[in-house]
Amino acid sequence: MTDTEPLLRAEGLTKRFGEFTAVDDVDFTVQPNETKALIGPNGAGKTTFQNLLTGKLSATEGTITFDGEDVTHVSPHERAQRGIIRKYQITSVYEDETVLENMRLAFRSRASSPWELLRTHDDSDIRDRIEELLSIANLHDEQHTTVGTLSHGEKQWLEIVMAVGAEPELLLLDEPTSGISVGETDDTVDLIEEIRSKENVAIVVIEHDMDFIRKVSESITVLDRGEIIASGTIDEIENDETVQRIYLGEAADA
Ligand SMILES: Nc1ncnc2c1ncn2[C@@H]1O[C@H](COP(=O)(O)OP(=O)(O)OP(=O)(O)O)[C@@H](O)[C@H]1O
Repeated sequence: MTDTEPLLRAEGLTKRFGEFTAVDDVDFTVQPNETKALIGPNGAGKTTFQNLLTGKLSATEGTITFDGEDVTHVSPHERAQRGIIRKYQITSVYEDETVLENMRLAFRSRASSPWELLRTHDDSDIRDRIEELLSIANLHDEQHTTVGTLSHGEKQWLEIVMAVGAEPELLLLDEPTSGISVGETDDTVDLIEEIRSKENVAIVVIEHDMDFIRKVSESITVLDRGEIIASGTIDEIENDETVQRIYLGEAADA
């Protein structure tokens, strides 16, 4: 990958479900270490687009290039191995296990061989790394707490650092503030800031909360009915007439 080449490039990315086009000819790039937000009304195609990036869904048309290589037909597992890691909107932690055990599981999921898997049990580097990640999520003191007893926000933070533990080059976050309190949202901003400053990672975040986006992302892409209708800084997006019409229209319909 050259200095000018983006980390991720989607070109003409399209997903059809039968006659219905959920993602329509989308061009989208992410630079290394950049944070981008993806917004749009319900049903705009945001989750489908992320599913195309992770490989959970295969593209009907178009290409995805990651780290200079065409990954359009690469399996989801292989894409994760290459560094495209996603944290889902709905938590997927093991509620009956401790925080520490969940972190260990996250590290194991990235292991590419039985030998590496074994190493995750007793490697002191990995233990140190887990401690470091739990500290930035303010969960260090909760290591031996059963995840089921954590607050919703704490579970979200655990999931975010579990995803970071899988060594993403591109971290996809699907509504990290979903269902959490205002105070917890501020802590989520702090966590993402920590990750941005300490980790070598690009982030694409799907979010509805514009205050949150303003704090974490320099660049926004707006999807509507599967198409990109605007992209730019938050000020550009908020002043964009088409975007205003779509969001005001949605509010008026509600
Ligand atoms: N497997 C599927 N089969 C048929 N249609 C689908 C499928 N998955 C998604 N869709 C449709 O594609 C459109 C885009 O859905 P998607 O979930 O990507 O939107 P979204 O922007 O993430 O919405 P939300 O903000 O509500 O999560 C919707 O109309 C949805 O009904």
